[in-house]
Amino acid sequence: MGKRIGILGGTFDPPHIGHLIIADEILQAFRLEEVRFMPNHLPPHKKKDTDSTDADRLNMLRLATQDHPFFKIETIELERKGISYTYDTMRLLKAREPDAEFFFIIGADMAEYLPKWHKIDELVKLVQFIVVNRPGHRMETDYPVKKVNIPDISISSSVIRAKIEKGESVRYLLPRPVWEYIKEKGLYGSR
Ligand SMILES: Nc1ncnc2c1ncn2[C@@H]1O[C@H](COP(=O)(O)OP(=O)(O)OP(=O)(O)O)[C@@H](O)[C@H]1O
Ligand SMILES: O=C(O)c1ccc[n+]([C@@H]2O[C@H](COP(=O)([O-])O)[C@@H](O)[C@H]2O)c1
Repeated sequence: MGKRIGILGGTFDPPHIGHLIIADEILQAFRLEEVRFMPNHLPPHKKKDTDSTDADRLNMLRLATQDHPFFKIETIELERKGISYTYDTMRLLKAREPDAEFFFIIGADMAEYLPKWHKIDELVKLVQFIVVNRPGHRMETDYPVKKVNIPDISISSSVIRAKIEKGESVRYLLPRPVWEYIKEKGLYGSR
């Protein structure tokens, strides 16, 4: 039997404790051997309008995941450049690791959007999608996904950026080393 690998794709601008909770819940629920956090280069569906670089997002992800033995980082989309279509990525990962079983983890906001994903009909044959609940979104989709209920997390990267910009506390929304990094680099208007 091949390795059971979870992939949590995202923009991670910045990574927050919601991402860590999701990965940990799914790691256990599906008895995965690892969860790879996979930062995209150019997200297919949203414009990047923040001051962080690819290197910043990768550094923050390293800091966020460093103390969990089964959390890894997949840099394939950063290396490939261009628009990070998940179908293209998963084709490449499957070719590299033909025996592995891939579980692609998404929040309910992304499940609503699945019909618009690039080559979604082929992608659902390559990976098992796992959808987790997210406040304000429905988990309903016609695609063959596994739905998992986790504790509701009302945290998003965009709300964190807005709070930082306004000078409000984000102390418990991010791992401490990520917050230290943001302050040191002056990201998201933190200076
Ligand atoms: N609080 C949350 N609850 C459930 N899923 C989440 C949550 N935060 C992020 N996710 C999921 O994690 C993945 C990566 O998310 P992403 O890096 O875009 O963070 P985000 O908080 O959604 O960012 P933004 O607010 O900028 O859209 C996506 O599949 C997203 O649906
Ligand atoms: O391939 C697509 O068409 C596609 C459309 C929307 C989102 N995705 C991927 O879904 C993951 C979550 O996206 P996001 O924006 O919530 O970070 C991330 O890996 C994106 O690249 C992929």
